[in-house]
Amino acid sequence: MIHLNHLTVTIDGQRLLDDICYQQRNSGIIGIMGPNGAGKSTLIKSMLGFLKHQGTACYQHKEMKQCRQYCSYIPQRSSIDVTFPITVEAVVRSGAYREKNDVNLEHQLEQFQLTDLKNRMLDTLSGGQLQRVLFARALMAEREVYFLDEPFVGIDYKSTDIIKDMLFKLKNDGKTVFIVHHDIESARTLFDEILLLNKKLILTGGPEILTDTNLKTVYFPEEERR
Ligand SMILES: Nc1ncnc2c1ncn2[C@@H]1O[C@H](COP(=O)(O)OP(=O)(O)OP(=O)(O)O)[C@@H](O)[C@H]1O
Repeated sequence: MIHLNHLTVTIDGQRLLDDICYQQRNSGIIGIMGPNGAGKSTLIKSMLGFLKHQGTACYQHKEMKQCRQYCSYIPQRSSIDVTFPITVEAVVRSGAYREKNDVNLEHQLEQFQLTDLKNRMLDTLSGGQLQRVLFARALMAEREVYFLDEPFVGIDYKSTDIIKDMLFKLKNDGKTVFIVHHDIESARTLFDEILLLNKKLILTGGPEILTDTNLKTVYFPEEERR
């Protein structure tokens, strides 16, 4: 379980995350939601120790920086350099930890319906196909906690469906998945828990916290002050 204790991120004098305290209660699919610029990606990166921060982010009572072997991070698709000359199969294989595991490789390609695409270069894939490749790669290492940054943005129904199926499989296997997400309606059925963030952690709870009043507080804080 993940525990954040007064997690604060300041870059160039600008406070990007302010005193985040959070205790994960159950495994499952956990949404990180809030307006553009709320610090959602920053939260994931600082939890994983990629960004300098104050306070602590712990997994099973140990600093997460020391627990990377249990975690997998899938950044926003737009941050991936698809011009790098590499095949789908090679990317998925590269997720394996240490030894070559061809059985798992074939399994992951099949689960994500990528077998027919395995010899394709990354720059020939659609957004949804690329997202499936990144997720398949992450699953090669069989981690406990997954962090996905906006995996559903700009992808079609088929890829959405495949990715959701895989998320539910992970949940049933007792894993934890944190997902940065924007769509309120799909969040109601996808997430077991939601963190509503706007630099500060405004509220956490089940999908029932997605009320109009709470959403206004998070997305239109300036109106509250009027
Ligand atoms: N390395 C950095 N240096 C300076 N400012 C940064 C840095 N990274 C992020 N920021 C700023 O921090 C704020 C939060 O960024 P972040 O990407 O975490 O937001 P987000 O909630 O994920 O946004 P979006 O929904 O638009 O993806 C933004 O104002 C962004 O410009």
